[in-house]
Amino acid sequence: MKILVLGAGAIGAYYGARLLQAGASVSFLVRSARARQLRAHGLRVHSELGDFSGAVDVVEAGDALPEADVVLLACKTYDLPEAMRSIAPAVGARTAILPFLNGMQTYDLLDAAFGKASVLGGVAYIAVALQPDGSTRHLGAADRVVLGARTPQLQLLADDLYGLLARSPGLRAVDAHIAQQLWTKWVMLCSGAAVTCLFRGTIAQILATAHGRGFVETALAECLQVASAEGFALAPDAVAQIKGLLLNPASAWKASMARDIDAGMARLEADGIVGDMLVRAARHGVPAPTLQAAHVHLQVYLQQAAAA
Ligand SMILES: NC(=O)C1=CN([C@@H]2O[C@H](COP(=O)(O)OP(=O)(O)OC[C@H]3O[C@@H](n4cnc5c(N)ncnc54)[C@H](OP(=O)(O)O)[C@@H]3O)[C@@H](O)[C@H]2O)C=CC1
Ligand SMILES: CC(C)(CO)C(=O)C(=O)O
Repeated sequence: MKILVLGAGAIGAYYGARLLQAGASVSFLVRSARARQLRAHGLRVHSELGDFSGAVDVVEAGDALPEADVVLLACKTYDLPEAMRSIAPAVGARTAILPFLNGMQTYDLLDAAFGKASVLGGVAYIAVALQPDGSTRHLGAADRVVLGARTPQLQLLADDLYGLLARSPGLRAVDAHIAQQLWTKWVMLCSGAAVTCLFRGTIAQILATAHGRGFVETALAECLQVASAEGFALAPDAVAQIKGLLLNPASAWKASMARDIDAGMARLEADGIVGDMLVRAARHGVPAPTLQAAHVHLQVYLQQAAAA
């Protein structure tokens, strides 16, 4: 299977490496600074589930791109418009795009540009981070991918891709109700990102405060109401799983956006992860004061980062 991975950051490098190890023909479509780094040092991934180190095929926007079977999208939500322009030459009539980006806005944009019949659904439950030396580090050992066809036309390809990914370590699944999976992850991530970014701490630190638990519960309740209003009410077992993560007083977890704040990043997925949930809340008249507070906090952080 010919796979083009857009972006060789944390997610792109990790899953690109896993797909190479599984036997796929993988090229990385990257911007020029990353291209130079990859050509000089190769792709390096450090993980408890197995390392990868080696030369990889690197292409840049504007190069002649052969048509891919699958384009794995692994940029941040704020880079999606440029990324869509860059992948367009590699997207043919039989190409499927698999986004691992968080949030549902991605799907609205991709469907509008390429058609829903070209866009698979995918969620990655993993914590990976790009290191200052250009390598990618897997934090912990959790790695679960769920993918699925959002239209019947992509079912065979989804099954083939699952078969390939299943040769890599980690939990892999193909799900007939992938839209529900996308919403479930977004609810978990949006509520978790809202509180871990707003309070700049881990779940354990937040829950150890006088009012922390109430804020986590409220953020989750707001996201759950939006998901229901959008027609994707979460099943009780899915809600229980999310509570198991977000209300675990021993959890050292924080969202990747909170890790981006810790790293002093000047850009954040504030709008893609929290802002878009608020757009949908407003559309349905769902009150969401905790998410609003988190979004204000993120926007002030971004103003300060831009001014620094
Ligand atoms: N990190 C994690 O643990 C998880 C992240 N996610 C989600 O996955 C997505 C990707 O996150 P993550 O990998 O952490 O982000 P990173 O910032 O580590 O990587 C994104 C990469 O995309 C590249 N990129 C952006 N635009 C383009 C473009 N037009 N052409 C080529 N390359 C481009 C960037 O390259 P450049 O260096 O040129 O800027 C960067 O290397 C996000 O939506 C995130 O929420 C999901 C699950 C877990
Ligand atoms: C899977 C999860 C929740 C891992 O932390 C994530 O997607 C993120 O933090 O962005």
